[in-house]
Amino acid sequence: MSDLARLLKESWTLVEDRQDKLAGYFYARLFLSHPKLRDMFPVHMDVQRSRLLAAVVRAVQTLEDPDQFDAYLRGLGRDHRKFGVVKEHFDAVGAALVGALREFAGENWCWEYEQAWQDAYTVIAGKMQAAAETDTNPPFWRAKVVRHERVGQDIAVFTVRPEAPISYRPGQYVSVESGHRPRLWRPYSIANAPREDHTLDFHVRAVNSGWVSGALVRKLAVGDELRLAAPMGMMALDRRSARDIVCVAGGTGLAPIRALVDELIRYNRTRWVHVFVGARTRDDLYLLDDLRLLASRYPWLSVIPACSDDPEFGGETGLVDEVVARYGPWAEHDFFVSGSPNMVRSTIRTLTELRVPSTRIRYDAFGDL
Ligand SMILES: NC(=O)C1=CN([C@@H]2O[C@H](COP(=O)(O)OP(=O)(O)OC[C@H]3O[C@@H](n4cnc5c(N)ncnc54)[C@H](O)[C@@H]3O)[C@@H](O)[C@H]2O)C=CC1
Repeated sequence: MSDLARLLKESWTLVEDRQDKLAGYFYARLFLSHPKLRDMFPVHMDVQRSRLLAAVVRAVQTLEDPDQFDAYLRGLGRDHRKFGVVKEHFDAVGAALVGALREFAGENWCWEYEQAWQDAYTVIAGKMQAAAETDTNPPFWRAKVVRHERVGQDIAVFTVRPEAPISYRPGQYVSVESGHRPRLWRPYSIANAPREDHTLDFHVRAVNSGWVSGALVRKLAVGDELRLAAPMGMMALDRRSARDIVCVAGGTGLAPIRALVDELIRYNRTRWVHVFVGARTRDDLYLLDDLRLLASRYPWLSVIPACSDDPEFGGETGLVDEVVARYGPWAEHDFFVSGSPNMVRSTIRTLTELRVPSTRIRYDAFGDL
């Protein structure tokens, strides 16, 4: 491990269990020094807090993998153009972040930690700004809802048509904002490979605490407008790999997996593709007929549904990672994992136990792992 990575990780452990308070302090400091920045953030800051820290932790975690670190920050930089972020804002965030870390680490903070965070932040901000400056796309796209379907009690599948084509790779996600919940941007995976009419599908479940998801499922209607920011994420297929593929989806984590299957349909002839779809009950297996139809058409595709909270289900039962472990062996496969942070974490743990090398597991967690 490099010295920088060691210092960052070491100092992070001093504040790790008080992340929420640290984030609160960070924003208070930021808005006090730059009151105009407050307007860029939602009125209620609860979710935003954990998002900032998740991004910082993710950046620090990928530091040792230059390609991932670079790709992650370039995506984040392009995504942040939706806020109209300029250099002065980056400087203000850096000062507030290091100040908050110093405050929370207390007497254990030392100048090496201070220097390490300043150096790391300079690199992070530099990469994000460079990506933003060279991006020739609009900062965000307006998109019209052209189809909206409730496919379960609290799940919706909808399609939007952006005002101009959005270039992305299947497996990627975008931040979405709806007029029903202004200024609250949330990440959702695109659920299809690029089409000639440029339309994009999304799968959303309304969760109790999810304001945006609730609105996208219950209020959004055909004709409404959404705003979409630049595509991000690293769950892309490696076309050079000849290995067979295993996709593991939990709930609406099926969205990016469906996009990968869509892409595979266009060129795959030689790789076996196993899709495990985990849902709580059979009613939550919302795209099963569509997937089964594809499996009957393409001999290389197999679909294994599994219910975790439905003992009467005729197929596999249990958490989706447990079901994956019943099949195999998997040590020679490429994996794509998508679902809640807990699901992703458990699945990575299970795959590690099954001796799948970490370099063959791709995932994009929408939260802190
Ligand atoms: N790119 C990505 O990673 C994407 C992630 N998501 C995320 O996926 C999640 C989907 O949520 P829901 O539909 O409510 O799913 P859910 O909570 O209903 O879970 C569905 C299935 O996932 C598995 N699962 C859940 N928790 C698990 C755990 N701790 N260990 C092992 N397996 C577990 C189980 O098989 C369960 O039946 C959301 O958090 C959403 O943000 C959604 C789209 C894309």
